Amino acid sequence: MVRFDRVSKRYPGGKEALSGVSFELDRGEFAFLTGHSGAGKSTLLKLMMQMEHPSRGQVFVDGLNLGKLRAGQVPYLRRKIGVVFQNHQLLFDRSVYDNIALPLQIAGYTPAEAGRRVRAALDSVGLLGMEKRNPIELSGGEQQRVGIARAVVNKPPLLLADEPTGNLDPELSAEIMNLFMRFQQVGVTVLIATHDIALVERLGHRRLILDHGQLHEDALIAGGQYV
Ligand SMILES: Nc1ncnc2c1ncn2[C@@H]1O[C@H](COP(=O)(O)OP(=O)(O)OP(=O)(O)O)[C@@H](O)[C@H]1O
Repeated sequence: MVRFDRVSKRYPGGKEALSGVSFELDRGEFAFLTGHSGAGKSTLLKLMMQMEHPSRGQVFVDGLNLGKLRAGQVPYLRRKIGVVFQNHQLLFDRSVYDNIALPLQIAGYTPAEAGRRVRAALDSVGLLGMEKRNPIELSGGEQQRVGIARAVVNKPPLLLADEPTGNLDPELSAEIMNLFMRFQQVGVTVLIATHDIALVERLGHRRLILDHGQLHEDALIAGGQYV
């Protein structure tokens, strides 16, 4: 689903944010992306969304070679990817329903089909019945669930998250991570960038570790131990 082939990224005037990074994520795989602040986690996610371009190397998403994508194909790529941010970027002057329906309106769904999909997305994050509420009335954990519902409402095959539990306490963080795992169980490929090493170690799963722009470990959990 995702392949990085010796990818480097240098921002104008800066040092290399990523250096020769190669890895593959299979369809339906779940992985964490960890590393110190400034290690390159957000940069790696942005390259997949074509928000940044590599200085060297190639990135493939769902068979698309992003270096060969025409400008007109970028919306097609973005529809394959659901993104969840730490600060969830919800619009507080709109209802929960409108926040989640936004990507569907942009994609041209009819109101009836959009309504069906919004309710299915809310159901998948345990918030059915909250359509008319304003996000400002919801707790931090509920707001993050709305952010996840918005990311999956288009049924993207790839779900990326950048520090999705950054503002949440350990219990809520574990609940949110469990939600991501449920999407993996229905075939979605999931990659989550996080600082929360304790949670990652508790949950297991494959772990990609960035250190000063280099991928220095790519481990699979086995019997509770990284190998
Ligand atoms: N737009 C930019 N212009 C110049 N340098 C940048 C830009 N974005 C990131 N960088 C630099 O690239 C490096 C990697 O940053 P990145 O945000 O990818 O790291 P990160 O691992 O996500 O960090 P954090 O955990 O703090 O969010 C850092 O040295 C950062 O200062």
